[in-house]
Amino acid sequence: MRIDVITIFPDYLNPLREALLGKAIERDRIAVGVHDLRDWTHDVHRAVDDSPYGGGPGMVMKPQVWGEALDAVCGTGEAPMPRLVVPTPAGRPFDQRTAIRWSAEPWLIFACGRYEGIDQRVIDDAATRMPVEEVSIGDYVLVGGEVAALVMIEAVARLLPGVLGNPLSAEQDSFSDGLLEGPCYTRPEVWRGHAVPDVLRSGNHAAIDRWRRDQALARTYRRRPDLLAALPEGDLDKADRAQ
Ligand SMILES: COc1cccc(COC(=O)c2cn[nH]c2)c1
Repeated sequence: MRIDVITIFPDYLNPLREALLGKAIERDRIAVGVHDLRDWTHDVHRAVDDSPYGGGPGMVMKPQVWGEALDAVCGTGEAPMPRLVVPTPAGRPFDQRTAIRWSAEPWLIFACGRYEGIDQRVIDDAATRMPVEEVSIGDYVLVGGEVAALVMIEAVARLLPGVLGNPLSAEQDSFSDGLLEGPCYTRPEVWRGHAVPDVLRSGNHAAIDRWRRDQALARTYRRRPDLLAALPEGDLDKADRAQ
């Protein structure tokens, strides 16, 4: 997979070079390009923003600069087709399904906006040449899209073959069955007077699987009842309903 990020703060993306992702990049599982939006300005102040039409607070990112940056990064439309992702509070919610869908993409480009946002015509114009998704990582406002891009890139990259140590855990992680992960334990058996639940040391794997499912259901019911409501009918087997 190729990932490009366009931003006015390229150093914000340095964490991509660390640890897990750093290894994946070294092994050429992922090619990451980070581009400074200001490289496509032509004025002495290297301006990327201007006042909003219609008035109101803050500034809007200029279309010309973004247009030239995207033209340069996307190239002349040669294969493969990139998918443009714009992190924004006004976007569709990003979730594990989105991460899984994007992990099959050959090329993702993240446009990191700041200020009040990017002139809408940049998105509308790009959408005439490639798929564009305006995506939110949560209902709060950040200063810029860079941190959101890091979140989404990590969620996608960990699904790629050879990026994670243990490929199995990507399948079994939270949300893979639509529920929250239950509690987990490791040694010692008793720590500060807190013992590990006996079932987990019983060696009875049917009982362990049942206990884990019960814990996941209970936690999901308490913390995210919306996820329960979203489960396909058949997913809750009759043993679950006995809860
Ligand atoms: C593109 O326009 C804007 C405008 C304002 C902030 C941002 C950065 O993204 C977020 O704040 C965000 C993303 N998901 N949840 C919050 C982008």
